[in-house]
Amino acid sequence: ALYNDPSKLNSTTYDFIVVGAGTAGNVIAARLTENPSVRVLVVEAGVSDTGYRSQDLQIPLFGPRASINSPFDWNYTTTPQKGLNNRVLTYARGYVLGGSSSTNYLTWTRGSRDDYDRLAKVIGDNSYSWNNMIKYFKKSEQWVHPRDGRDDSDEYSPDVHGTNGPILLSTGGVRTVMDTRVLATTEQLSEEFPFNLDANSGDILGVGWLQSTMGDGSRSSSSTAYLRPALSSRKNLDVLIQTRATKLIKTGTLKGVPRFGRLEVGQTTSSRRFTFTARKEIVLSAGAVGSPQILMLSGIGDAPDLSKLGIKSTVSLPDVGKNLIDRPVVGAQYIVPNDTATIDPITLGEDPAALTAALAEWTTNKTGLLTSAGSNFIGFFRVPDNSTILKKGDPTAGPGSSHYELAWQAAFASSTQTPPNSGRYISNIHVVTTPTSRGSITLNSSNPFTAPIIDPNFFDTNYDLSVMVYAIRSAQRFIKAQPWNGFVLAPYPDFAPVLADNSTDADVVTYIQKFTRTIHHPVGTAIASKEKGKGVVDSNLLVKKASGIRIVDASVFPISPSVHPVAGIYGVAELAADKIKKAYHI
Ligand SMILES: Cc1cc2nc3c(=O)[nH]c(=O)nc-3n(C[C@H](O)[C@H](O)[C@H](O)COP(=O)(O)OP(=O)(O)OC[C@H]3O[C@@H](n4cnc5c(N)ncnc54)[C@H](O)[C@@H]3O)c2cc1C
Repeated sequence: ALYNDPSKLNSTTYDFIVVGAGTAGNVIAARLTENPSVRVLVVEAGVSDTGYRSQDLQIPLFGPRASINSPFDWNYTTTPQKGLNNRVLTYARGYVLGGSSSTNYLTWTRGSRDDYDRLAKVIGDNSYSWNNMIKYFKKSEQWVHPRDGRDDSDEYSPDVHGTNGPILLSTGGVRTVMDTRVLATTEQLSEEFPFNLDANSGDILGVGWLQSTMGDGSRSSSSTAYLRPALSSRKNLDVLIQTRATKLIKTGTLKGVPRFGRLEVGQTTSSRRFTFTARKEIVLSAGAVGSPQILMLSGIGDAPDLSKLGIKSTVSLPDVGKNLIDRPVVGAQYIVPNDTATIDPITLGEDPAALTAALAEWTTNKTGLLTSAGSNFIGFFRVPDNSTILKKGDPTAGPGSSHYELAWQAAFASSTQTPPNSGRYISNIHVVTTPTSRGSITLNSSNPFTAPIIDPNFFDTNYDLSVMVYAIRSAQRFIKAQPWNGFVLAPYPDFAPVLADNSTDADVVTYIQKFTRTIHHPVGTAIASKEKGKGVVDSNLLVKKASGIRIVDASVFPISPSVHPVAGIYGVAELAADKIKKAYHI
């Protein structure tokens, strides 16, 4: 059952306690409770995904309303970013059932064959290789057709997709004015921008139709797909919301290492604390910010750092919170004719009647503009092999992985620029997909209700900045191609100095530093490593030098597949659920 008060639960002992009802946590909870004799408690800091403002979570186009500055977000900020003129960035993380899968922008990209084969090598376990992961990717998803009923047979490749997994997946709910132009550009400039029928085939390079986590016109999250169906049909699952895990409690020693068999929780800084016991394991799925924070609050981390905050070290694992990998993104906007059917009238708030009509259509039929995830095309690319950018080496997993991403949107899309009041626009985003900068999550205080210090350390390396410059130049070649003639009228004024024929790399860098933000992909803060003395978890995702704690979420990825992360996190969570079932014969 679902609870919002820790004193109301009928039991204080479970087989497994999952911390965080987010993307990965809900996979673990749902898979383990398939066995009716296994009792699972999930503890989630955030709120329910039904009720107040829940349409913001359900409507695909409202992704941005669900995240930054919303009641469904932790509303974190970063440290001043020295690579970005010391700007402080908002740092969205889901604070709701489903975690960030309830608030993200729905893009579904698994990664390349090379990405997973390298992951398997670094972790030292072949189960992370592409050939093994493909069954978990398929297990997690179910292809459904776009909401507008069009024939999608030339938009994806059915044989690489699942047909009966929980997460619903489709291409965009409506066509946009950009679609034929994007497709024509892939034909005319096929060398640099080849068409790729399905980037989820393991071959990610080129431009293809964007696949999004939605079905029946609504977002599919780990809550709607995994948790809620389990909650409504199983008696062996309890979910406690609006309650924060404050620390793991050491309950003894097993095989010479400390065992953590109890979890402490609380609802506010000063509220009463409660504890729950896990007979088998505590699974930390609190995400790339939450999981290292809980470990450090429990004395698991870099001992000298923890002692500065008065936290006694229980397990020395200096890599906790280190190795934060996140991706920088910067957009560019272009002015298009005023009679173009972009979604600006809705997203810029210029035409309240258009929004009212779209909402009415969505409410009645779950169709229309609101079933768009914003974009219909995405592309992954490499800088040329002979580029000076790669002179110190290539950080990608291999020739099938990407250095950068471009995606296109039929609207003014930017959270770092002042939006115009009117007009029609298209946007292009540029992302460094294999960044080499590394940041960190550190504790600000021993108070679990104080936000940790988040430093993604964007553009710490010249490589990252050079790839972003290259990505912007590449996108300019795309938009200057013939299919855009007469449609793209001018760059949005902010971007004009970059698009000018005589612009220099310094102009591009100025633009990047002014407008880059995070694309919200943090991973790597509790990495899996096969090496002794390195990393935080082993290949089975069990915390090293301790007993009773496993971590299953974005934080265990030692490197990030060179795409958007959520499909990979679901895949690894499905794999981890099988590993747990096997370990306990359940
Ligand atoms: C705005 C935004 C847009 C994004 N867009 C995309 C996209 O389009 N495609 C894509 O692939 N990826 C996207 N991402 C990234 C992707 O959604 C995340 O990488 C992924 O969902 C993380 O999964 P997770 O299980 O690691 O963590 P989460 O899903 O974030 O789950 C962690 C959960 O733990 C809870 N928690 C944290 N601390 C505690 C605590 N102390 N006690 C109890 N509970 C706790 C949190 O509230 C949360 O529910 C986006 C992310 C955001 C925020």
